[in-house]
Amino acid sequence: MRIAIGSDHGGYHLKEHIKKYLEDNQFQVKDFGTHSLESVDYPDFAKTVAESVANGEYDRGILVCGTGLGISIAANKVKGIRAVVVSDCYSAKMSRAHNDANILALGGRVVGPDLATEIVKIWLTTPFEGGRHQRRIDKISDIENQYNR
Ligand SMILES: O=C(CO)[C@H](O)[C@H](O)COP(=O)(O)O
Repeated sequence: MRIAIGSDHGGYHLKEHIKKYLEDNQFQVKDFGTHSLESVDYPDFAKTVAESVANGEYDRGILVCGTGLGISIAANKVKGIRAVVVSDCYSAKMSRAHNDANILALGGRVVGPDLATEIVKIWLTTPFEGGRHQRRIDKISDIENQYNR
C-alpha cells in the first residue's frame, strides 16, 4: 500500500514516529513534510497529501497537526477526500468499516506515539464493509458534487 504522509510543526514528531513505523513494516511511504519544528501552515501540507490521494498517486494519507482538526478540515476541501480525526481505536476501525476514510488525521498534541501506532495499524488493516455504507458514501459524494464542480 502506498501512503502519503504530512504534518505541520505541531505534528512533526508524531509524523516522524509514524513514518518510521510504516517504513519498518514495508509500506511505501512518501513524506510531503514538514521536515522540522519551524512554524508552518497546516493547509499547505493537507492540500499536497490530499491531492496525492485524490488523484490516485497514493492509496491513503496520514496527516498530523497539533490536534488533527485543522489539517483534516483542509484535507476535506479536496474533492474525493474523506479525512477523519481519530484518537481512539474503535473510531479508527469504524472510520474504515463504515466511512471508507482515505485520510487519517491525528493530533500530535493529543495522542501519544504508542496509541497513534495502534490507531494507524487498525486504520490500515480494516476493510470498508460496503453495502448500506456505500449508499451513504455515495450521498456524501452527491453533496460534494453539488458544491464542488
Ligand atoms: O492543531 C493545529 C490546527 O488544528 C495546529 O497544529 C495548531 O493550530 C498550530 O498552533 P501553533 O501555531 O500555536 O503551534
